[in-house]
Amino acid sequence: MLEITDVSWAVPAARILDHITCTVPAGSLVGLLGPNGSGKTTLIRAVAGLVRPDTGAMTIAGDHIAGLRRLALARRIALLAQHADTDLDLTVRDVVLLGRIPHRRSRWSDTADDHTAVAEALTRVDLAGFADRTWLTLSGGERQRAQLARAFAQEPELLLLDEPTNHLDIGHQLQLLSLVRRAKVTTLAALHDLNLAAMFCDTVVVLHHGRVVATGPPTEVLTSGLLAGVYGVDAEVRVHDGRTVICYRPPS
Ligand SMILES: Nc1ncnc2c1ncn2[C@@H]1O[C@H](COP(=O)(O)OP(=O)(O)OP(=O)(O)O)[C@@H](O)[C@H]1O
Repeated sequence: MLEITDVSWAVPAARILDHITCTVPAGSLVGLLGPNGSGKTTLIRAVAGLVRPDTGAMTIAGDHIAGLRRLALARRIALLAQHADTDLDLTVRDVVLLGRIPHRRSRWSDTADDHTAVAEALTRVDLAGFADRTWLTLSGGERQRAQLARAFAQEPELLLLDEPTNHLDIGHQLQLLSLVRRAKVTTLAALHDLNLAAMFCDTVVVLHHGRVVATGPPTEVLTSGLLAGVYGVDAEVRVHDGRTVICYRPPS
């Protein structure tokens, strides 16, 4: 379980995270929502230990993230960043193997277990035949799925996904989020597509100007009033087969 309690972070010009409190229960998928610039990436980077909050606490299974060493963090938390990419001439296998580094006894040699974990992770994301492909020859969507395989190969306790459906066609968006859901790893995912969030997330946390403005199950949180107030959009929200479906209206 991830617990974020009263976390704030400011730069000289602005407060970016403003007293954030929320929880990601063990095994659940929590969607982090909010318009551009609302603080989603910053919060995810703070949980990953890349931004140090000015105040507040973040714990994973009761352990303070700020007190964990980098290797311990890497063993427990996997981050799929928004612009995870490389210009290096690596193979897909090399990239996915990076996820195994925190678990190795020797930093320099891969084991048979590492290669099994890589093969399994690539199969899970539908890239079984891609291990020997050069990274630079992959499409944007294939890179995104390979990065998810790297995160799965890391066997984390907590998965942090920053807009994981970027570059993916609708089939692969649905496939990726259903994979994440079925993995039952505790996951915090920043998402822009509210219909996908409603379809896959157990709960959602909505940020606006660095503050949590709503939290709860998508059916309760994603109302037309919230969409108007937070995103400034006009939308009809229906419940179909027990799930929230949002139909946007064009701006007048
Ligand atoms: N190091 C920094 N210095 C100054 N401003 C920053 C810094 N980091 C983030 N910000 C600002 O904080 C705000 C929140 O940024 P963040 O990337 O967390 O938003 P976001 O919700 O992920 O947005 P998007 O949906 O566009 O990816 C933005 O206005 C951004 O410009």
